[in-house]
Amino acid sequence: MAGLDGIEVTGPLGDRYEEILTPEALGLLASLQRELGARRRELLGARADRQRALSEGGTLDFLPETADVRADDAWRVADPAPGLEDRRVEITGPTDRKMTINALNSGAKVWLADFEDANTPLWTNMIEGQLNLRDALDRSIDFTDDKSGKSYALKDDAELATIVVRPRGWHLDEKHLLVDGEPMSGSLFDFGLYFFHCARRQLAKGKGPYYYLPKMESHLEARLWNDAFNIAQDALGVPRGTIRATVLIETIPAAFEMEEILYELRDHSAGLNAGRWDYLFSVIKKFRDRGADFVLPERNAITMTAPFMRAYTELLVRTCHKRGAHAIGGMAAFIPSRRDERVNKMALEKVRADKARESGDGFDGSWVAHPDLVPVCREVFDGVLGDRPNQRERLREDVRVTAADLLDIKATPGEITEAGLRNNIDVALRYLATWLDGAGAVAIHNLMEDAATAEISRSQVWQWIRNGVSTAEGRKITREWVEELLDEELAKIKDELGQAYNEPRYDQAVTLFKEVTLADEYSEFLTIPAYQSFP
Ligand SMILES: CC(=O)SCCNC(=O)CCNC(=O)[C@H](O)C(C)(C)COP(=O)(O)OP(=O)(O)OC[C@H]1O[C@@H](n2cnc3c(N)ncnc32)[C@H](O)[C@@H]1OP(=O)(O)O
Ligand SMILES: O=CC(=O)O
Ligand SMILES: [Mg+2]
Repeated sequence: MAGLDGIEVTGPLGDRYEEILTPEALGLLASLQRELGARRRELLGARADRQRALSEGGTLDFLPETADVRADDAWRVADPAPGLEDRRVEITGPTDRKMTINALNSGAKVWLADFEDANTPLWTNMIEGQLNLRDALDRSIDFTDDKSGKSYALKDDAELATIVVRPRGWHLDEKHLLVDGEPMSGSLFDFGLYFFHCARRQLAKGKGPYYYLPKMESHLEARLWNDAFNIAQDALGVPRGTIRATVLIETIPAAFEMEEILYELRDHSAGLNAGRWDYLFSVIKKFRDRGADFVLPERNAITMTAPFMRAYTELLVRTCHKRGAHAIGGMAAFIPSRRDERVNKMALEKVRADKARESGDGFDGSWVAHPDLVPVCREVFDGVLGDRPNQRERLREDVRVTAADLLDIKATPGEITEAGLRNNIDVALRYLATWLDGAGAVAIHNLMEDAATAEISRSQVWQWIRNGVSTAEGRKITREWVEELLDEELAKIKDELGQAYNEPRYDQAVTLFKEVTLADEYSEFLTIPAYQSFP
């Protein structure tokens, strides 16, 4: 598509795409990219520098240069914006048409509309997701499922969840929009399009343009977001401070900069969220070649009560409440089933226990992955909050967390078994095949799998090979053994799926698995090579 000067849309134009890719919207995207693109590249370079230092034996600590921000007791974040005072239950999920309606109708207070962990960033998903959000705000999003014949429509506005959009992280490009010949930042693309089309629509409904910001690694990355907000607000004549953003603390470097991240975004801040799955991924990634002290047990053995996870979540609540910000809990991966009562009962019990821990620790609300989990999360938080919209007044001054606590990986109970290794291979393969098919979230063995959980699976295998780890049964994990297990697990999947086995997809998934798990060089994100495999 011919564009404005220096702007070129290279993705195909489907039905109604021109309603999203208007010249004015593209103009805003180009300004964001031109003003912030170089700094984004520098900050990604700073991530690589920090990684090098860690790989060479360095460590993480609270920053001396920002000690004054932490010591200054005077500052607070902005008061909660309309629709974000009470966040006791938040549902997350992709932005396809049916799930958009189901999530908005789910009874949750907030819907995290996901362009990130639960989404494959196919061009069609990105543009149609934006259309669905806009149509939802215009109440023109009715949908009929061709297969089941079931029709979907929104409930009354007062009953709908508040929309909070999660754009892609700073590491991802949107290759279908070139600005001055370069692919633009995926983060700025998702943020800018939603802001352009929906900020005023949201304000007209008495809410606002709200975001969840993923995978940040430093307060300087938060400053970049804050600058993006100011550029966009100024461009549309929306007052500064209208946007609100909740930052996911889901990388271990960010855990050392929580207070500074809140400070950078203070006029736009809506708090912090404990993104546990990417946090685990980050711990593995950052210390991947540092030997036994940094090797975690197999994925399913790690719980939120591991000392380093408790240190991080408790520090998050304390930090937020000290600054008047919401602290939002994370995702228990257990998925309910409408077909299997035993699975359903177990999921409800596990989620209830998870939410009980979070609400008891002082979190103001939490995430669920499925509409059937909304009531249980609400019930647990109702029990603690009662009529209060949140518990920000609970300061948790009893919490004392040191750098050593955040880094105490080796105290995590649990082991690494052959079954755990096989599970990582199986889950990574199934997830990659699903992702390549265009769906970024899927239930596998009754657990929710998305980009974050799949990153853990493949990174553990990489780390175990690199560090010559042995299983509890006494066998050393080598590349050759993983290759054997890969063949065996693939054969089992093929048997199980029968006619439904999609040979080309699984062939692609195997190639990708080898690239992100068996290569000497570690891929920073599996989604980067996976995205390259799309036209
Ligand atoms: C690490 C993190 O970042 S966590 C956050 C990112 N991950 C997510 O957001 C995952 C969100 N969850 C999901 O995508 C889904 O629940 C899955 C893929 C795990 C399971 O989905 P399904 O296999 O369709 O579940 P199931 O068949 O039980 O769904 C029942 C109904 O609930 C709907 N539903 C399930 N999950 C959601 C959701 N998160 N949002 C809206 N609707 C949903 C389904 O669309 C289906 O609707 P229907 O009865 O009208 O057809
Ligand atoms: O985004 C959430 C996470 O746990 O990762
Ligand atoms: Mg995440």
